[in-house]
Amino acid sequence: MNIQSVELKRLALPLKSAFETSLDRMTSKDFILVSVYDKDGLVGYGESTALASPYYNEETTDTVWYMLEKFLIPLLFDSDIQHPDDVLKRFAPIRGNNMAKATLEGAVWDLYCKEKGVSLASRLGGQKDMIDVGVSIGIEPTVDLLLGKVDQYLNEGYKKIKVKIKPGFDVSPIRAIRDRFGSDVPLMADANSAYTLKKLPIIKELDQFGLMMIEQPLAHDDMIDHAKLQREIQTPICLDESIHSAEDARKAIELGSCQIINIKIGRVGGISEAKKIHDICKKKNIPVWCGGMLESGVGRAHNIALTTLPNFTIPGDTSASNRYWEEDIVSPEVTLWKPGILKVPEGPGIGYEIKQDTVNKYLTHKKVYRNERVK
Ligand SMILES: O=C(O)CCC(=O)C1=CC=C[C@@H](O)[C@@H]1C(=O)O
Ligand SMILES: [Mg+2]
Repeated sequence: MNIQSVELKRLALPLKSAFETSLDRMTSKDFILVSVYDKDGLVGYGESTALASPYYNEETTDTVWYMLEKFLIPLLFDSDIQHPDDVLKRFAPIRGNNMAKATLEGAVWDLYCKEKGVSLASRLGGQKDMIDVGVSIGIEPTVDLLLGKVDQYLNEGYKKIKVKIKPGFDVSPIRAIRDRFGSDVPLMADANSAYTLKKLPIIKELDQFGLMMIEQPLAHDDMIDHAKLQREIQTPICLDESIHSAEDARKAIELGSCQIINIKIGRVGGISEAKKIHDICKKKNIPVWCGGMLESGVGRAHNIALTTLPNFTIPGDTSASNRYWEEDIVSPEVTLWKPGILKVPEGPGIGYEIKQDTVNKYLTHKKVYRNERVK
């Protein structure tokens, strides 16, 4: 692949309604749309998933832009890329900064598949032409408002309802959902590391509600205490923030820290690493699902393609565009093909076009980087 130029466009996409977790409250998504061009004019797209503030992990949109400009784009320009798997190998000497790496690597995967004329899903070895999806609901001001959201999304057929919890907003909302909608609703809770083992009694109270899983209850960089906690509760623990690589996944499984893993392409540094984690979990009979970072349709498209791999057996957080956006930047928008089901696009690469007028409407900054090596 002769990559001729890379364009960074920073956008501020307004959310339809605020999204609150134990970490932060967001009203718009600040992200970078990366376009990677080859010398024949084909373009691959990637999207940064870091938040504007370093509360989910240590990265932010600003650090991603800096790493792309200062280190990752120059490394990409260094020599031709034979296969997208080469990108993370080339970035390996750089410590951390997984979301920055994944932003560029995702665009290279899209460009590579467009050059080959194949869909990203098929090139990854995906075996599904449709995927079951769930929805993530932020912390609502009241339990009643939360119940209203759960009702709305159940009516749309979402196959998994994820609610955010934090100390003081945990047992009561979960009990209220169970009381209102019954024990059959596929329900999970995401704590975003808001608890410690000192809160074991509360977590044990949650154990009575038959949750599908409890996601990242303890520290963002822990595996040991999660293993201790898993021995105390029936509810499967799902790790999100603790897993940054295939090696982390291997260690967490070996320690018994989790029974499920939430794979996020940005958090683990790219699609190639996400696929490795999928494969390790498949071998160890640990089911995985695809988490979200409130992506626009570009990041959503990468998540859809990844979710077609066989061990993604639990519905992920890749809901339709209209869950977050009045208008998305892709065409067609990501819509439910059937209740709780997304169709996997068959077109080359990510299978969605970019609506440049919408991109320009929410554009806050842009810059083009040319590869002097490729004329
Ligand atoms: O993209 C989605 O719909 C899922 C969003 C979501 O649940 C999260 C996004 C970012 C950080 C967290 O708050 C949370 C998560 O941990 O999965
Ligand atoms: Mg999470």
